[in-house]
Amino acid sequence: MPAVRMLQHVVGQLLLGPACGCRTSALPARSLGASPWQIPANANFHSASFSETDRPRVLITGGLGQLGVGLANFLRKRFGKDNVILSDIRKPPDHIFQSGPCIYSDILDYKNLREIVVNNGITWLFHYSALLSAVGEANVSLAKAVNITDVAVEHGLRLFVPSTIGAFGPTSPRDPTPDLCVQRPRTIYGVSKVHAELMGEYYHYRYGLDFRCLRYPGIISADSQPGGGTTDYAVQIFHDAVKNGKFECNLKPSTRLPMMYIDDCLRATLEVMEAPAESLSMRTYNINAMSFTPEELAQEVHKHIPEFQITYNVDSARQAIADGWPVSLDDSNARKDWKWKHDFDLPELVTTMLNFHGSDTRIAQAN
Ligand SMILES: NC(=O)c1ccc[n+]([C@@H]2O[C@H](COP(=O)([O-])OP(=O)(O)OC[C@H]3O[C@@H](n4cnc5c(N)ncnc54)[C@H](O)[C@@H]3O)[C@@H](O)[C@H]2O)c1
Ligand SMILES: C[C@@H](O)[C@H](N)C(=O)O
Repeated sequence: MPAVRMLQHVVGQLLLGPACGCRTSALPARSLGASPWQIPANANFHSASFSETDRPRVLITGGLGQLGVGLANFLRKRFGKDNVILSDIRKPPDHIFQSGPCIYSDILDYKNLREIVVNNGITWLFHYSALLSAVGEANVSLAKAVNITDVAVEHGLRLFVPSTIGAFGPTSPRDPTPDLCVQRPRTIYGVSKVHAELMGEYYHYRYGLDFRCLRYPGIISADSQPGGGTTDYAVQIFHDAVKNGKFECNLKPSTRLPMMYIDDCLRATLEVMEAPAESLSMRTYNINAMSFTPEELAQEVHKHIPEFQITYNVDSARQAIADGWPVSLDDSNARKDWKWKHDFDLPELVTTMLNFHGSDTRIAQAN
């Protein structure tokens, strides 16, 4: 849709209110304090309980990647299984298909997306579809088109877009990188994320779109595979350490990057979505947990698996990307505005990941 027509359309929709008459979500009160996998079924959340009509109706796009399934499980505990729809262009494995609503949606197909929003009374959209940094560089024309957000304005949705450390570049201050600074990323992934940040903020300030965005560090998860990023080594190392006792790393030993365990990431995402609008002094926040190098991560793994060995075979494309990214993020605004606080540092991360991968036996043998 040409830009001018789109804006006319958007203004029209805003004057009319949500086109579908679907519920705009009531602002829920405060946040969760625990990690998702630690939440018992009868958990007592620190916020007002939701009546069925107050609960947001959630759509997650690009939901079958590293983070989407975990997010859906997390949100389903909070809002009910049927209120959270996972979507992707890939076919879900059976266990995911059985676990709750899961549908096909190509975010490049605007009409299809709009139909899903209208037919399901969607009120919150988590826009997760993307091509990560390394894969995006190999597929620039596709990566450019994947980030679209207009449907959120058209239907009065609360919109979450995950941004990334990749939204910064070599000319940004790197240690720590503040929320507001020069952003000249050198990957198509980063460029598309800066575009999404700016579009979301523009529509927020111009048309009142309830846009919320976090810049995630590299996310480390145990039960899902990363989708082609520069920080993937920090996930793969655990699989290989447990299976083979060794790992070949594609970044230099001294490459320090910001990282976060998935539980912290998902909790932050829900916390910022539930934060009262008046507590948000900005709409795009950095969140930070830990920073480490491959060498430091290997040393920590070594404490659990003494025979573990790491070797290095540097991938120049990934290394160039990593060298232009932040070493750590300044997340003081998130900590101040909506009380963000991470739970996992490097030792807890490594213990949790190795336990998940069933290394108990090896640890016991080593001791
Ligand atoms: N994983 C991380 O470390 C990390 C860090 C920072 C930000 N993020 C952001 O979080 C979000 C989720 O990340 P992830 O690691 O799960 O990504 P991923 O690459 O693992 O998954 C992305 C999903 O998007 C889907 N997709 C691609 N094109 C699509 C299209 N046209 N329509 C619908 N779906 C499409 C893919 O099939 C895939 O399942 C992304 O936006 C990513 O940029 C992730
Ligand atoms: C950092 C992040 O956005 C992603 N994991 C990548 O490496 O591309």
